Amino acid sequence: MRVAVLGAGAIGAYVGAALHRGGTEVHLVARGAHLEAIRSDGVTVLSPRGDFTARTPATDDPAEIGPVDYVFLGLKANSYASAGPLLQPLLHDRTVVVAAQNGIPWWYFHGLKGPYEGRRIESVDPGGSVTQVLDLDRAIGCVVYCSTELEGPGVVRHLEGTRFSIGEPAGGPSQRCEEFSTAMIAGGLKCPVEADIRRDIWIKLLGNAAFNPISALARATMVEIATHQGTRQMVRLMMEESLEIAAALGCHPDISVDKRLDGAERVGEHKTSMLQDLEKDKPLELDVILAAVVELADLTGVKAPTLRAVHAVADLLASKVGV
Ligand SMILES: NC(=O)C1=CN([C@@H]2O[C@H](COP(=O)(O)OP(=O)(O)OC[C@H]3O[C@@H](n4cnc5c(N)ncnc54)[C@H](OP(=O)(O)O)[C@@H]3O)[C@@H](O)[C@H]2O)C=CC1
Ligand SMILES: CC(C)(CO)C(=O)C(=O)O
Repeated sequence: MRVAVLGAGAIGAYVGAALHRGGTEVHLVARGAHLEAIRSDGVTVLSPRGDFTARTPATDDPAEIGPVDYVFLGLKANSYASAGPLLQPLLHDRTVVVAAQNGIPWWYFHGLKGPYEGRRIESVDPGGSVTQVLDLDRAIGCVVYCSTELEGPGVVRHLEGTRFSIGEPAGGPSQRCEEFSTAMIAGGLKCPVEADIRRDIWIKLLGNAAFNPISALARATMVEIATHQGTRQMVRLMMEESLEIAAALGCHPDISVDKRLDGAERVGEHKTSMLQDLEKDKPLELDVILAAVVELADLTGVKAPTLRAVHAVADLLASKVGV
């Protein structure tokens, strides 16, 4: 089994290093000083579970790697539409794509029986530009429950969590999910194959859709948002609205808003990825994390006033960042 990590940043390099440690043949696609550091010293993972270094091959030219069985996509979701030239050399007929993105994926309605089957979500797949690059049949879903940061070139700081839940868009077991899961587990990660990966998508998204934009707007950490009376109430409303939208789409994640809020509070003085991107003047992943949720509210006729209000303000902010 050959794997390429396209976009070996904070999450991608962590996954690549873990797969390598577990004995999988893995190639990293990175760039700049980070690539040079990986080439000379490998990827170093600093983790409360134990530090380790993985000397994996790395390049900025996927043609040097050639076709692989799995592409783990570690790019930010905003760059999927332009990733065609990077992805093409890595594909054979049955290459599978596993994307680390938060939020609503481009394949959300693919294989989902019901009134919305096959529908495209404009916020995440504008004009079909993402599905053109990322073929729907290649996708298996992935929800990342861990947190990592690039501490410097070639160095990943693993903060918490090791779970990468995966699953087929159409549900049920599959050989390709089992094979990928086995390789991830061999590398020391958790990788359950879920019968309904959309439940995990919504469980994670309840937090991201609320905390990420508020954190960027208020420049606040998770614990600050969860313990400030006003923002805690906003998060609560946003989570309740998100659950209403999920239910209208036929998805019923088994989680209470209180449990999700308490979990987020325990993360502590952590800056969300959106606040980190804001501070580095990098484009915000607002479309997949919140615009898509608002679009799904439109689709299902859910009012979602708090999600809409926060989205309006965050969208204005996003239009000024990383441009
Ligand atoms: N980090 C985390 O804890 C979590 C992240 N995620 C999701 O994972 C995804 C990735 O996030 P994260 O790892 O934090 O982001 P990073 O920015 O750390 O990783 C993206 C990497 O892709 C690289 N890249 C972009 N374009 C190219 C290119 N053309 N050639 C080679 N490399 C390229 C970037 O390089 P450069 O820096 O030079 O642009 C960067 O190293 C996001 O969708 C995020 O939502 C989900 C859960 C947790
Ligand atoms: C869970 C949380 C909010 C923190 O890692 C996250 O997923 C993010 O920052 O995007």
